[in-house]
Amino acid sequence: MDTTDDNHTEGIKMEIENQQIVENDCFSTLSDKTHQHLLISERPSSSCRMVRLRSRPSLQSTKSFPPYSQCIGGLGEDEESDDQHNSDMACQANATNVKEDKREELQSTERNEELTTRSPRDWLKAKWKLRRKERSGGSFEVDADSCERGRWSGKRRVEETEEKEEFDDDDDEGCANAEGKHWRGRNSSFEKVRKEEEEDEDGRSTISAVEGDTKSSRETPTRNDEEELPGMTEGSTTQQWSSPHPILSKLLHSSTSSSSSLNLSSAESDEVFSEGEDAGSKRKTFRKCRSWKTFLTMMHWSMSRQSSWVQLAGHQGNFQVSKGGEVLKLYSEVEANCLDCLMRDPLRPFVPQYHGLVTRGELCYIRLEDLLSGLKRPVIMDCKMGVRTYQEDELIKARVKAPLRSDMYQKMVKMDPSAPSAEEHAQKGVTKWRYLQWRDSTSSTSTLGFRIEGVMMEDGSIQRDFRKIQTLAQVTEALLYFTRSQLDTLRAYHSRLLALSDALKNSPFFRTHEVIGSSLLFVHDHSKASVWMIDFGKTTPLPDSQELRHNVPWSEGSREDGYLIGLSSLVTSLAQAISVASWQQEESCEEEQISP
Ligand SMILES: Nc1ncnc2c1ncn2[C@@H]1O[C@H](COP(=O)(O)OP(=O)(O)OP(=O)(O)O)[C@@H](O)[C@H]1O
Ligand SMILES: O=P(O)(O)O[C@@H]1[C@H](O)[C@H](O)[C@@H](OP(=O)(O)O)[C@H](OP(=O)(O)O)[C@H]1O
Repeated sequence: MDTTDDNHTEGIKMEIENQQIVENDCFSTLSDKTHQHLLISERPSSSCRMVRLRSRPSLQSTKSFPPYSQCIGGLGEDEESDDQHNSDMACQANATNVKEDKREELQSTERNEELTTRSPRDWLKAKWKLRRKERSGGSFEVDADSCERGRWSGKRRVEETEEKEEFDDDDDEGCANAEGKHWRGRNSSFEKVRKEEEEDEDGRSTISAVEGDTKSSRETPTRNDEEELPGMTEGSTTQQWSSPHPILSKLLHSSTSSSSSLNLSSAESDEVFSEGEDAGSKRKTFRKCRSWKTFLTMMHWSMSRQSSWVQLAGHQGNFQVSKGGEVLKLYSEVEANCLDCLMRDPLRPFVPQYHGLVTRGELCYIRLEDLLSGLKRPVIMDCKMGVRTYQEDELIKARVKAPLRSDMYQKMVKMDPSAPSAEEHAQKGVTKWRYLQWRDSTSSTSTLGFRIEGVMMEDGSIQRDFRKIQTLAQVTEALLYFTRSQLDTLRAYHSRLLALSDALKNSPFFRTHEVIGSSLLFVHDHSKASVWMIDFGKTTPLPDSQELRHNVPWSEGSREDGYLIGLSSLVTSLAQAISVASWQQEESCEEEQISP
């Protein structure tokens, strides 16, 4: 494992333990409902002989994203990719995987040539063969890290003390952060928090200002002011070298076990040069050392920036990548309160760990476990849950006097020029409720109780065309595309969702909150897969002792969100995808046996 991977791994606070190793035995059942990441073990095609032939669910084809048949070997190159994100990520992926990508390109050209001249049956057969070739060609070194399984199994370790210590190292009073420009005023109540911070001379945690008296018994979120290194920006490039400079090497060896803690103190640096030197050479070496220290610190930052983190959906500028396997999300009181409750709820294993607040310059952020940390070339899908994505307040506002949103009108026209009414066309604006409601009704939100907001494949390409999907069959096709029909990944997701379903049933938080606009984040790489609940910015507690059922349609005033309708649709669709993938695998085995 390379240094970057070590960084990822060591930085993970979420040592996943209650997870289940998914064996490739097609009949194995996934009974452990408490795991958080499932390890994927996929064997080459020989194991497919164990697959039972299943009935073939008929899938409708859709033009809204690369149909499954096009995605077997490729990533839908002809799809409109997502502007900035996409190019950024593609650059990142390209930089680190140039060789692989070149090979893939060649394979893809070969593939296309081969595929175009055949009959449909031959075409299908050829596709499967190529896919197998691709797999055996090394793009899926699935079993290579079976030894890692132990590290990913067992109970989640809660290491508050370690976490605290690690972050206590951070400097106080962060420099003004350029990213602050993106601050959207979302957390006006942060001013309140800041005032209390100033008053709090003991440097006690300011989270209490947000949380009231309800402190987590497991973890006390702490405030940290982080400092950006002068001259260091998010876009720092990583320095590469073939063998470390002797000084660097010495420093590296003198640092502690974790490569992620290259935070060398002056003392540590001095030690390296302290033996038998006169004052002059000491000064010289000190300067040298300082520059090496600066270099190493830059390296450390640069390495942490190398994280494969990506924001798939949501408001741009809301996130910052942080060190130690965390991401920072712009503070919202509503969300911070939810996360605080969730840390003491049965849903905790399904939510990124919440580490309290941190200020960077003028801005306050929520410190969250980075769910992509430790994953290699992660594949991600964001599903927005529920039968509606607007709060009831939005509807009430729209009736009274809601401001007209020209940006939303434009988004609406872009998607469907005939969608706005004559009046809306004349005003060139729509209310937020009208827009959100229209988005819900033109996607699978209203009917299936969730919608796919976006998908990022392992090459970093992002697709958001799934939003128009409306039927379960289309969702199934999207899932097959997203997982490249990998049975183990599909099974891992299925199992995780069943476990989530159980946890939701036992969750006081879920019973007593209206969950709007929250997403399930599906993440997998070549060896792990998991699903997480994220985004609680519009999740609010119910008044009095009111409780929700979550599995019934919404009617005004009921505050029902239909979260479980969405979950059930997803589970059904995954089961369908598993059937289809099994059938495909079976068919490919048959094809293999027939061919000489
Ligand atoms: N803890 C996390 N670890 C890794 N990635 C995350 C995490 N939280 C969020 N993301 C990424 O950021 C994206 C947006 O997250 P989120 O929905 O919380 O943002 P938001 O701005 O509140 O969204 P919205 O505009 O829908 O309210 C997700 O789709 C995911 O790609
Ligand atoms: O995905 P789209 O089609 O771009 O639409 C956005 C999406 O519905 C967001 O969930 C919503 O933010 P909230 O969840 O915070 O309401 C945002 O409203 P906003 O522009 O008022 O932030 C919309 O613009």
